[in-house]
Amino acid sequence: MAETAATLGEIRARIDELDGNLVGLLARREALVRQAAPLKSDGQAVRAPERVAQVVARVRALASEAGADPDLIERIYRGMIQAFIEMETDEHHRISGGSAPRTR
Ligand SMILES: C=C(O[C@@H]1C=C(C(=O)O)C=C[C@H]1O)C(=O)O
Repeated sequence: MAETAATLGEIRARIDELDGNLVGLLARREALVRQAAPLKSDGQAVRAPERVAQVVARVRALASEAGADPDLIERIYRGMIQAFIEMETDEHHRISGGSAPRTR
């Protein structure tokens, strides 16, 4: 879906509008990832690299359908998932006996 706008102000206003939607969606994603933490046995299960590969492959295909750059979308997703993994790891430690949070 191509977006066109005449001025930088207009472009930024549309970006702000999209960010409003994106943050709402990210909040829902965060809540779901948080719920996954207690269902995992250990750090490897939290990171679940096979699931990450599946998510990345799917969003690359969705990006192509949407006319976006799949490489760009993959980079965005890998960064986002890394942040979610760090949050989920902290959550997992908190739930499973109060051991210290992972160090970055
Ligand atoms: C939410 C999960 O945990 C982690 C976070 C993921 C994500 O943000 O999509 C995917 C896999 C895991 O690295 C999961 O295992 O599904």
